[in-house]
Amino acid sequence: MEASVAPPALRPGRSLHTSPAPATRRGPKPRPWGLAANRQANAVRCELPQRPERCLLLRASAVAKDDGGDAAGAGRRKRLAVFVSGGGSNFRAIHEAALGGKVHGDVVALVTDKPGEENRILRTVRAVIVSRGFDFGVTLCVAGCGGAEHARSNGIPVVVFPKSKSAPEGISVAELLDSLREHEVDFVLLAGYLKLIPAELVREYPRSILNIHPSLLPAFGGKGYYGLKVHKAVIDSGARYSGPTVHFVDEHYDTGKTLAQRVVPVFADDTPELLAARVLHEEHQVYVEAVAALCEDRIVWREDGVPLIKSRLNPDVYL
Ligand SMILES: Nc1nc2c(c(=O)[nH]1)N[C@@H](CN(C=O)c1ccc(C(=O)N[C@@H](CCC(=O)O)C(=O)O)cc1)CN2
Ligand SMILES: NCC(=O)N[C@@H]1O[C@H](COP(=O)([O-])[O-])[C@@H](O)[C@H]1O
Repeated sequence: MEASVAPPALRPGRSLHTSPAPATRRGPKPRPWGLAANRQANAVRCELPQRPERCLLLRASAVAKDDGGDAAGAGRRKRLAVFVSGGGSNFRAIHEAALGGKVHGDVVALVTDKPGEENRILRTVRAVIVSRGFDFGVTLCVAGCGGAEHARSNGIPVVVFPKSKSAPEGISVAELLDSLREHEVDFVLLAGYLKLIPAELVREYPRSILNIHPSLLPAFGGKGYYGLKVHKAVIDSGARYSGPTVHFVDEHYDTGKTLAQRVVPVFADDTPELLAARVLHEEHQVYVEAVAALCEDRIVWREDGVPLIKSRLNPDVYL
């Protein structure tokens, strides 16, 4: 469906008043930004007026412990645990970014509530094959493979949490904390994980747990908002834009401080699946950028508690 959309004309005599938004400090001249208003690239473009200069109180993020700094000043490589429940495409994007050097860290553990991709017999057979020095890279996969299978194929330890009827091998909260300590995990990354992270873990990892959510929080977040349900709610609401949010995790679903977002248009004829794919494409990029900043200690906290990403190229620019 073609919808020709012209930028909204201002009624005569009306002018735009922008509220005194939190200014960037010595930051970039606001970039002109625009979004495609329909399937063609007739983007609606507008440029934010230069914001009044304002100094900004910033606090450094939690200083990474005992980091043997390196030439890049990024410190030692950080150790990451990724939590997944499903397909794991965000996990794979982060893992590939770590292997490729875009993320100054290593995925040292995969935590999932749904390990069941390989059944026990197949896992034993596979272990025997590998123990004899052969690993044909063949994955004996019974059910839908996902993040857990990618981890197994790449030698990343898989931890099952929590215990449940479908995952009786799951561990307790205390055992999970022990496992994360044993792996010397610095940061926890939720990537399509569908269980509530317990308060004990949130307390153990202050300002060190990120999540990616497929809507522009605080809209369309909270209990019951996951997967296609989120995109259906966005479409049903008539929202014209959506996009992923990377946020720090607190004790509740999706209420932690927002760190980064991307915006995509919602089209009149969108289905939840079409919108999900458009948002997921942006997730893979914005999450990798946020994790890269986390691992390079480029996150600062504004005096009102909002986290900001310092640009890698220009420390005076915040993303
Ligand atoms: N303490 C926190 N834990 C988790 C957070 C968080 O922000 N704080 N984010 C979620 C991820 N998430 C949205 O980004 C989310 C996941 C799941 C649900 C939800 O309603 N789950 C259902 C159970 C679904 C299932 O088991 O299949 C429920 O709790 O009833 C909402 C939001 C990860 N954890
Ligand atoms: N509220 C949580 C939630 O809905 N998370 C969403 O689950 C998908 C997981 O995809 P993936 O397993 O391919 O990364 C992603 O779209 C992520 O934003």
